[in-house]
Amino acid sequence: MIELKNLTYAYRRGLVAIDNVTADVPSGIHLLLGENGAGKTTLLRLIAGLLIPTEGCCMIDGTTMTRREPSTLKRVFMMPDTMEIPTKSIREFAKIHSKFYPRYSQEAFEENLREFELNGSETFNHLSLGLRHKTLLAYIIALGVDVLLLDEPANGLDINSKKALRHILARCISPEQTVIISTHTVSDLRELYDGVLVLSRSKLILAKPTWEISERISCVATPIPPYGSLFMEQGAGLFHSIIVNKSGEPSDLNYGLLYSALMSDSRTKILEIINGQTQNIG
Ligand SMILES: Nc1ncnc2c1ncn2[C@@H]1O[C@H](COP(=O)(O)OP(=O)(O)OP(=O)(O)O)[C@@H](O)[C@H]1O
Repeated sequence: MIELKNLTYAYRRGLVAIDNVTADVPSGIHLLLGENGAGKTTLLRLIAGLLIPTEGCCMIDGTTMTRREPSTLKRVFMMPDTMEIPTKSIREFAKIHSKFYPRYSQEAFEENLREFELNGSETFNHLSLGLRHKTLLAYIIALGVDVLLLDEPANGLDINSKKALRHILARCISPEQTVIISTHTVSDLRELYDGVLVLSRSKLILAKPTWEISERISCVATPIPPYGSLFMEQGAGLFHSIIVNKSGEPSDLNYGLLYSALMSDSRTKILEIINGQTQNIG
């Protein structure tokens, strides 16, 4: 469990990148959304203990990350959007680096490489951006850390590799692990998300399990605008709308539509419904 308490970070005076964020992030795979510059990477770096909060704190299972204790740091790994390794190949890197991670699985690493159609002995620096990215993902996901933070993991991956990444995450991530995936391409891993975090202009505006959101709102695509639509977009001859979910059953979430709605004038109304503050609208 990640606990964020009044977490604030300013790169310099006047530029608050994370503003008073308080939330509990339980185990599971969470989608982190936000506009460019919203503070997503900064938040991940604070959780990883790579930045020291200006105010507030981030705790992992009750231990603050600010102290940067080795016992806590080895339970967390953040994969940034680009990363260098000091060895020739990922296999050589894994031999040295994995020693610090008690739950690292060589078997999972081998299986991940197979799934990405890599052998791991390639000269890392000679690989294309997408191949380098896949090589790192194959290794990092096998680390078995309690908290795994992925910044745009599908960046540069071709269509089949995105499918492979989905399989790898579904196979490797255990229910006890917490994974936060920051991405602008919401559809790639949509079946995997247990929770959604949305940052906007350095503030956390939403942090909820997907089942709770989908019990309160429904995302529908219809040939004519539905009655009581809270937010609507047109595309491919259909009206894509968010309506109140009155069925009591969880619905399929369209994360792209939800994000657009939260960035629009409908934000307050939709957040009130998701947070259970408004009844019987529409
Ligand atoms: N090293 C830095 N020094 C100064 N300001 C920074 C630094 N890194 C980020 N910022 C600023 O902090 C804010 C949040 O940046 P951050 O990279 O966390 O956003 P983001 O949501 O990850 O954006 P993107 O989606 O574009 O990757 C932005 O205004 C950015 O310009």
